[in-house]
Parts: sequence; C-alpha cells; structure tokens
Amino acid sequence: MATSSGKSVLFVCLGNICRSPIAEAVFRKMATDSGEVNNWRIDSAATSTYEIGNPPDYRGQACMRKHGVPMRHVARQWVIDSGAVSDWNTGSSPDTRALACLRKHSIETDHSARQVTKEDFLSFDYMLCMDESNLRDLNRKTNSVKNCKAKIELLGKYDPQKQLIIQDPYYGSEEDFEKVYEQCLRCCKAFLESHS
Ligand SMILES: N#Cc1ccccc1-c1cc(NCCCN2CCCCC2)c2ccccc2n1
Repeated sequence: MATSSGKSVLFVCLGNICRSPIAEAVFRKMATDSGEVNNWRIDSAATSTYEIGNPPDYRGQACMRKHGVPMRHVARQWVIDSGAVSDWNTGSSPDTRALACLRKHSIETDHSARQVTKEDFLSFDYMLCMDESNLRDLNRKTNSVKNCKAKIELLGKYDPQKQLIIQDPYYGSEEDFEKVYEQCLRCCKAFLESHS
C-alpha cells in the first residue's frame, strides 16, 4: 500500500512479460532520475495467466539493456538463488533496502509475471494498460470488485504524439519492441510530469 503522500501506478498488459515490464522499468528509471521514486509504488501485472512466474521476454530485456534501463520486478528466484541459510523469509520478497541498493547501482534484477489481483483495484491509484482488450478485461474485472479505487486508463492517453494504443509485440520483431519502448518513454514522461 502506498504511503498517504505516496502515489501508486500499476502497468498492465496481456502477459506481463513484454509491454508492462518495459513501462514499469521506464517509469521507475524516470522517477529515480527525477528524485521522486520514493514517492511512488510502481508495479506491473497481466490480465491473463499465460506467463505467470516467467521472466520478461528476452527481446524486451535486450531493448532495455540497449537503452540502459534496469529491468526490475524482483522475483522469488532472487531469494532462492541466493539460498538463505534459514527458512525465515522463504517466499517473501527481498528487503526494500536491498532493492533500493540494487536499483541505485542499476543492477538488473529478475521479474516474474503476475496476474492482476482484486487487491490491486483497491490499492493502486492508477492502472495503466496498453490496448482496448486490456481495458475491457480490467473493466470487466472491476464488476466483481466493490469500491474500486484505481483509475483505469490507457497509458497511450498520455502520449503527446497521440498514439493511443501500444500494440502487443509478442509475435513481432525487435523493431516492434523498440516502438513499445519509444511509446512508453513518451507516455511515462508525460504521466510523471502531470502527477508530480
Ligand atoms: N493470445 C494472444 C495474442 C493475440 C494477438 C497477438 C499476440 C497474442 C499473444 C499471445 C501470447 N501467447 C501465446 C498464446 C498463449 N495461449 C493462449 C490460449 C491460452 C493459453 C495461452 C502472449 C504471451 C505473452 C504476452 C503476450 C502474448 N500475446
């Protein structure tokens, strides 16, 4: 849950391995560079169960590395790989101070895809999705959520170049991931500026 002065944004797409992890990483880097990252809770999720637990698509990771944008969405595997000697924290996320340290040194960390939960609708200020089918899926899910807090919008609504839809690059090429990156750059910049 974000602090009272904090704001929160959940980026959403179909599988949470292509578009929304890129949007999350781009927004986090912008918020970090502008000194505001500690005011924000930033996350990403899927409308589907297609890829739960999987890392971001390798084409998206390559695109992020090329642009020097650390990709975070630290997963359980971070704890399992480090192999805690105790079982005190099995299954929990890494300590936020550890995350901050990783982030500060632009150390790339793992991401594991997750599906949007009912709690997300109650705890995020914004749920920003990529295309009309994400919007339909999210709005349909709100039917079973009482007093939804989140403002559900297309991330493309913030694009100064008015490209409303961020197309699914899953069956696409490196260029299609580059286009997703450019759109996320424009939209996240405008969204951050209009909410700072
Ligand atoms: N669906 C669609 C679709 C339609 C047009 C363009 C792209 C996609 C597409 C397809 C994916 N996985 C292949 C099908 C998955 N299986 C579909 C039937 C249920 C069992 C799972 C994606 C996976 C991750 C992120 C984005 C994806 N996007």
